[in-house]
Amino acid sequence: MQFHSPKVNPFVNEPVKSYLPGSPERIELQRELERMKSENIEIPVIIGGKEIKTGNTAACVMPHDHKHVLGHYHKAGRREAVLAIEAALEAKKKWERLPWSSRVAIFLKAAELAAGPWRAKLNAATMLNQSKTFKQAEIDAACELVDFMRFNAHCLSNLYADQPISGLSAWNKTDYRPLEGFVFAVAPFNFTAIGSNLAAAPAICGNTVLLKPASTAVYSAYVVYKLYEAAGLPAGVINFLPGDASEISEVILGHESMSGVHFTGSTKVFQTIWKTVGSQLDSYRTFPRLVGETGGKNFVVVHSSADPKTVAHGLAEGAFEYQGQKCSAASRTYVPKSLWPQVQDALMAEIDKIKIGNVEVFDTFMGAVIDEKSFNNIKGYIQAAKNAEDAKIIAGGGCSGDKGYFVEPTVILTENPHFVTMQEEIFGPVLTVYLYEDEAFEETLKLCDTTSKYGLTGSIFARDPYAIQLANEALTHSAGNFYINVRPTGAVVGQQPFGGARLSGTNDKAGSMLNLLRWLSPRSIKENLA
Ligand SMILES: NC(=O)c1ccc[n+]([C@@H]2O[C@H](COP(=O)([O-])OP(=O)(O)OC[C@H]3O[C@@H](n4cnc5c(N)ncnc54)[C@H](O)[C@@H]3O)[C@@H](O)[C@H]2O)c1
Ligand SMILES: N[C@@H](CCC=O)C(=O)O
Repeated sequence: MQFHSPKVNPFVNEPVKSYLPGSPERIELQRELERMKSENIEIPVIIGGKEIKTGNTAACVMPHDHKHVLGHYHKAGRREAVLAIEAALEAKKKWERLPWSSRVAIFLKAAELAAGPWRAKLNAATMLNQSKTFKQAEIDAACELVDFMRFNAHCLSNLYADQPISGLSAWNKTDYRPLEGFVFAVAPFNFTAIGSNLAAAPAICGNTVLLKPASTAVYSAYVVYKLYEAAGLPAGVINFLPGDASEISEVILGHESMSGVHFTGSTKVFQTIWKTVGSQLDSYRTFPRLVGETGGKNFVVVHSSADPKTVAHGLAEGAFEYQGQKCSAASRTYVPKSLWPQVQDALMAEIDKIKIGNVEVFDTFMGAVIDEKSFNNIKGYIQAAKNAEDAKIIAGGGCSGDKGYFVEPTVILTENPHFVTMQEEIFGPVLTVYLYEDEAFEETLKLCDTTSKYGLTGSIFARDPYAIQLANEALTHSAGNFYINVRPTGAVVGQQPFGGARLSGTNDKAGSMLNLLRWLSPRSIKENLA
């Protein structure tokens, strides 16, 4: 039972390091990049703390140099999924009874390691395996990963301290039980920190977890798993199951003790999981908690009072950082006709400065997209714009997949507000611009609200406070994270709790008290004192 509350330190975000030439962090990171590239490691499945080599392997590669193999991972299949369920249920018996402060201590220790001696390893793995620049890796694999762990500890401490009122003749308590069963965590490729938190958030609450990393990010997910081990996480609390998603999930979702799914990824996959769970609802011991943060078609609405240079900068960063592979990436924008010439000039100047290529070179701004499938998908959208009569490419459009999966920062201008690239998630560096008559601002807000089925992030750029107010109201349900005069990416843990509704997910705000509540099942206890 978890009633009493030792205080966790007030939360402070992990500072982002600068990596200036000659700085100790830069030297250490470069050394780690060289070391990792020179190896070819073998990554096992890990169940109940034991390494399993299934012999069915796949390669971990670098997207910006896809012939370079960083390692091979063993794939879990049905048998390993069954073993992992058994291990998680066994580990749960002791883990859930551990005083919460002891559980929290392990994750606070992991945060200390990640902020210190493991920082270069986490960043280098993320740069190489997911093609992030040092800057994008640092805000993800170092800072956000650390922030998630420390903020969860902070929120959990406040949560446990929240107890009901008691009368003179009765003492009332809330026992914050973990869920009965195990949790299935399914991670996307694009954020090392998200993959970490998908497992860590349920685990810190006393649950045990089966973690399925994305196949294109197994290498860095494995480094995170080793971090937990180094921090002293007991065997079986998090079980590491890279492998074929549908094979593994069929076994896991079909088990009676499956008590929750913690998912981040595409809307389509989450819908499949939800339908599978729904279709076998009678077989579970409890209603499984389904938490899924999914896709987006994030907007930037510009008002005629906006500052064109601020808009252009926001668009360039929002659309092209990490090759547009953030779920929050700006991918459609509505610009008033009067302001477009200035915005366009400033945007083209921003794009001209963008350096694409090897992320190990420190002034590179964009690396490669994650894999061939994604590369071809993005190319398909660019081709659609090239073929269309109501759209044209005004910047970029080039793709080259020989060495790495490189796509130029691409801007499409369309006369059709429902053109396919204004509506569908592309998950690549492609921004579509629609121009509107200045006086049609309110209609444009309506158009923006109704154009996409998603509701993840969005920005309004304006200097007129009434325009901001109009947008704020008209776009209330269009985005779970709404930004004013700044790009719609880059939410910081503890500052802008992240997540969206509509088809962007269940909006349980990753890295927040709201998310932790989903992994707890409170028990109310009344003790008679009379
Ligand atoms: N809203 C958010 O917070 C957020 C954050 C990051 C990424 N995303 C979204 O994630 C997507 C990109 O990531 P991705 O390409 O890794 O997504 P994805 O949906 O292709 O894969 C996500 C995970 O689901 C697994 N998976 C695939 N099929 C499955 C099945 N049938 N059953 C169970 N698991 C299955 C994959 O192996 C992977 O581990 C984008 O749509 C992006 O918007 C959303
Ligand atoms: N939290 C990140 C996006 C995570 C999704 O990929 C941001 O706000 O940019």
